[in-house]
Amino acid sequence: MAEKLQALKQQVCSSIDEAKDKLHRLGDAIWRLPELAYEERQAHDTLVRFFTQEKGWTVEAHYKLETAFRATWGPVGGADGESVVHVGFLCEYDALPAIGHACGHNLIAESGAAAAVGLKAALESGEAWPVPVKVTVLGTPAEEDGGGKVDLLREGAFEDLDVVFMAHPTQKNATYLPAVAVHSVLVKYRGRTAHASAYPWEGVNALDAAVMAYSNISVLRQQLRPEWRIHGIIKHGGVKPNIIPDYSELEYYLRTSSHLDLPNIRAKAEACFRAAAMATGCEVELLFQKNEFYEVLRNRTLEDLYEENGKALGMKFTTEGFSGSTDFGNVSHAVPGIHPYFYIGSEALNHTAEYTAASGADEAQLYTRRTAKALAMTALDVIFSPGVLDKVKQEFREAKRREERNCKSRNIENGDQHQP
Ligand SMILES: NCCC[C@H](NC(=O)CCN)C(=O)O
Repeated sequence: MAEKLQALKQQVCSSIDEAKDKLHRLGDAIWRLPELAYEERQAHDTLVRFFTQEKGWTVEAHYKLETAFRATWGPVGGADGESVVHVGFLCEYDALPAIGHACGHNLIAESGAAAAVGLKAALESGEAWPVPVKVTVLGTPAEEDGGGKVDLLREGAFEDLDVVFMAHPTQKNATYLPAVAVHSVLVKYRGRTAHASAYPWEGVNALDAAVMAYSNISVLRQQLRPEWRIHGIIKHGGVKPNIIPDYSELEYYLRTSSHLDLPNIRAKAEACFRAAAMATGCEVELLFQKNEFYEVLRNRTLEDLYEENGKALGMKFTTEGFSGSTDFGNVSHAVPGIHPYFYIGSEALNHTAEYTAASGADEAQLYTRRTAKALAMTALDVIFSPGVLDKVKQEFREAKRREERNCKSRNIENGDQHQP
């Protein structure tokens, strides 16, 4: 079995390399037409067309969301009565405002598609294999803003998957980087205009409320846990210096190491926003994002297998770094999975114009294909190595039990504490 598995892994690699031109065209087409969260219509169409042109995939366009899709192959192989092993690969493809694919989501889509195509080709190349296998590619939009994976989870899109894989471009290879929980909020203040010089006392100043809110949050930071973050911008602060602003708007991200702490940081931030309204006489409206993102729930069994496969392909791994947040975190609390990071041939930093250039550069292709190979090889380990899937699922169950215990202890703690 070990020799067979090794031969299949080699087949994955050669299949992905043979498909390199069409995979490059796929990622490049997405990179050239950057689209924002929930508006990734061209990227959706490009990926749907790609899998439609590949033989054997059942493709569902506009899958539960306008710009989501699902492509499935199988169940194939195995013996009657055997339970199906269902592997999922996720594609992100949303860009950032003004700077395009500065987080390399075009390469997430390319690597997810490549891993699925490579795994299917390898499975089709060998003789029958022990268990029936199903491969699903899910196009999951709006990671940067809104959280398409959370919407898809709510709609049951992940229900019968056994494991999920995706990978994210960054400056180094890492099997895991701390991804924290996040919830974003839009804050709107409404006051009353007046001539700012002739009779300022008649105005109710919405910009004052925004500035006070910003200052309240800034001092709150001293009393937050070191791994928590609150950061934001003033999106609107007025139109002319001699018109007291009657409207201001801020957007904030609230981040905690566990999603179980989001209610706590939300309450503290809300007190800051409401205090500014009270002090200025403004009305305040708080619009929390529909979806909160969870921290990533690790699966070290999958991480270790991925690292072993990556090293076999020449990857060097780091454990240093920090990744912000991702809606993959919510997925990882529902299905065992990994969200590794991969080097693309550039030291540029994500969310910069330099990274936009790097994610569209030819040099990124070799690293993207290498990552896809490691993902598909890890999927083969899950399918072919006896006991691996059971170990993955056992680790997942234990992590969920720990989380339930944490949730209970926090509820007890919060029940005793005075909330601001
Ligand atoms: N409101 C969600 C923001 C998610 C965003 N994610 C990343 O940057 C990860 C890379 N795409 C964040 O600010 O963490």
